[in-house]
Amino acid sequence: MASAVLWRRGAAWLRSCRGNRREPPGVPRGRGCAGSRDVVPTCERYAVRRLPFARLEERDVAAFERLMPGRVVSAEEEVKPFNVDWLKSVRGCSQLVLKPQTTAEVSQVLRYCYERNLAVNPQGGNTGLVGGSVPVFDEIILSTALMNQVISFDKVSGILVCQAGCVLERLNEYLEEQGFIMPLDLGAKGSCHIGGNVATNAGGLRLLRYGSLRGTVLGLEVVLADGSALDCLMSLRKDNTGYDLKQLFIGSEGTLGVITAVSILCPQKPKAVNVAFLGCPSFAKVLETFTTCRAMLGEILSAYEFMDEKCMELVERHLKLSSPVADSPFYVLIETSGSNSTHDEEKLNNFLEQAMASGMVLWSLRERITEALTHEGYVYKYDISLPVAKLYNLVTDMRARLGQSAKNVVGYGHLGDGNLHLNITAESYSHSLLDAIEPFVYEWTARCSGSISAEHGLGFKKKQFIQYSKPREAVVLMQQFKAMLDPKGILNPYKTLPSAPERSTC
Ligand SMILES: O=C(O)CC[C@@H](O)C(=O)O
Ligand SMILES: [Zn+2]
Repeated sequence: MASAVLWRRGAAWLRSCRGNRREPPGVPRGRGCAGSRDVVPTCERYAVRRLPFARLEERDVAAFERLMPGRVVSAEEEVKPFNVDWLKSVRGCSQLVLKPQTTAEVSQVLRYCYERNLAVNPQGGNTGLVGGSVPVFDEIILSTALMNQVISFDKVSGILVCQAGCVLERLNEYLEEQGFIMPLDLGAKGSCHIGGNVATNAGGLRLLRYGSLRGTVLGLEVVLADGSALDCLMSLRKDNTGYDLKQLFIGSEGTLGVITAVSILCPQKPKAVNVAFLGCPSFAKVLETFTTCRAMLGEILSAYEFMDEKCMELVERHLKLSSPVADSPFYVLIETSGSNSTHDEEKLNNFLEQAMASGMVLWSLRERITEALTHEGYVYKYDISLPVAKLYNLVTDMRARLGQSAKNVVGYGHLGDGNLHLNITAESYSHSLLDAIEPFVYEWTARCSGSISAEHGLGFKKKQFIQYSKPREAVVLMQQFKAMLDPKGILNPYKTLPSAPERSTC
């Protein structure tokens, strides 16, 4: 028997569900690295050779202290959390964190590092999932934590200009007071910085409705490796004067420049937001429901997310969130955002009636799956774009391939965007399990003309596999851009672009 319930945004259950992954109790994202001693250093786990950058000296620390007194962190205990990613899967050994407040300070730091040939790891909220936000060796960490000022907001155009270190959720709160919202929403919103979002071209939960950052970001201010500042902080919807340089930095993961400020187009806050959780007896029904949903909800559909029963089981076990519905092989979350609550609810109710009549509806939840999975041990994460019809086949094929060698193989994600999150858990990291997963997962994806990174980027963990999604010529051109903008390669080294396989010299 089927049932259906609608939640308005702001209902207690929904708030608690949305509020928690960003700062799960005891596991603040990107901070509070209590277990960091257990994290194997990246250079030990993976075959990677330190590039010939200069090593930090006392005179460097003194120079930085002169540049930004009191905002140079060198005490080992204080630096430690910045060296480890949120997943506790990679660890660098930086000895220094710098916290500039202004673009001029970022310029001065980079000019100094460039001259001294010191490598730099730009870091926002440290919520990345591919090892892109923490050092691999001893790179100096350039944190945007104190670059957290809103520069301007134009209520007529909806254009926000702010520093790169503004936390996404704070920006959203600021905008909501003025009747607007940020065009992106992520589980990590409580910690992630807008500069980091842009640097990774984060997708998230609103992409279906408001599009990607490649469309909503109107301008950027970026400091290049040699310290020169590039002011492309336009606040125009249309600007066809030459190449669109900001696009180079969107998704470049801090390898081409440090984003210091962002100009972004923000939509009006929708007057009516409704959320429904449905259950489906098969993946074919998830797809069928999506088609029905799009046809019936049209412009008010703002999210269509799915998760499999294994995800639900883990969310229930680890987060003690109980499913309000009977067990089902798949669950779907639908969000509508519109301007007329009566009209939107009527539309959603009509859709649910039809969906229930065909036996598709149950209820469930979605947003804290990532957090639940971390309780299982080590998580191998894959973030894949695929034609939706084939999307879940990768999960079933992987399950069959790994058998008992994995604890769980789960599939969930942004079905509305054709984006699967395939996560595989095990008690701990093992090379042999990784070898069973990779390159199989990438070959599978390439055969379907998919992308091996839909929204998380390549970071440290996936950079060697870029060729599964990009032709050789494209990778070579990317390497040429990198060499032109950062000839010494000091910005976020060991990330995004492939290097030849090397022996560890950790
Ligand atoms: O943890 C993951 O693999 C996905 C994280 C995030 O992109 C999500 O959609 O929840
Ligand atoms: Zn996602």
